[in-house]
Amino acid sequence: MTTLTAPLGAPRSASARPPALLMREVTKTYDGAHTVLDRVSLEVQRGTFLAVMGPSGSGKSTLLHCAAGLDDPTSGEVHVGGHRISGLGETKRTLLRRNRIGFVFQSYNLLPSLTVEENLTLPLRQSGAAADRTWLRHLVERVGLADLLDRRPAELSGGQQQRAAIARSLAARPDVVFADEPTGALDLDTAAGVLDLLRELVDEWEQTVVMVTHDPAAAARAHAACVVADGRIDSYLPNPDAAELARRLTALGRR
Ligand SMILES: Nc1ncnc2c1ncn2[C@@H]1O[C@H](COP(=O)(O)OP(=O)(O)OP(=O)(O)O)[C@@H](O)[C@H]1O
Repeated sequence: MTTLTAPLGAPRSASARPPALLMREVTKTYDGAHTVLDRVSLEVQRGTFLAVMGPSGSGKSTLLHCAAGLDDPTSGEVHVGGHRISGLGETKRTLLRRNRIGFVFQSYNLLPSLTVEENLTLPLRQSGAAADRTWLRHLVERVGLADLLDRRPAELSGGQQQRAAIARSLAARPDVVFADEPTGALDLDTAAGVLDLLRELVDEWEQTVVMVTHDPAAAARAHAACVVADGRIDSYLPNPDAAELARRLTALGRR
């Protein structure tokens, strides 16, 4: 099993708690024959920033969808914060997803008619959870949006919109945030700022982020990277280096 332990410097007091994400022998097959994920096992401890890389078509999105309860594996188990999210049926899976998982997408996915503040609290309202005002205030200050809460997404830059999406993903204090190419639509400097923010939120607040990316430089901001190839975890690199990741991806592309 690929195991991520708490990063250097992270408090070990969390070790008694279940991992943020546990995938056990997860297989996803389409049409009964096409195996897209092949017995993937992965354990991500709280307070970890994990990057998922791999060639196009290797199974990264499928892994993310199964891990995040957007799709159900054909076999195997997925647990989020100690709660099984696989094999539950759509209604229970949706509830767990709402309460325990945050999402950040390349295209931000903010609702254009709502203000930043309304966007941030929308998932809480949808799940019926009470808003923790103190936490939300810390969050908007930390992501640099405290003065922009009344604006609509179209009145923000791309980087500000992604910061709003990151704050939204953390509003309910999820067990894990899944980020799908979160910097794909941003210029280099803005992307670096968003990656720094994600890393800092993980390090300072013991959040957990699993990020799919094609960019080795983005993956190098994570505590660890796993490289997916042909539906399996080909390699796992703690403290990943962008040049080494790029070499591995090139080599996989040549196979
Ligand atoms: N709903 C589906 N039905 C059938 N095959 C699918 C389905 N979704 C994905 N696949 C196949 O699964 C394989 C892996 O796809 P996936 O999207 O997980 O790869 P990826 O690594 O995320 O690729 P990319 O980097 O290009 O986004 C591909 O061969 C794809 O065609």
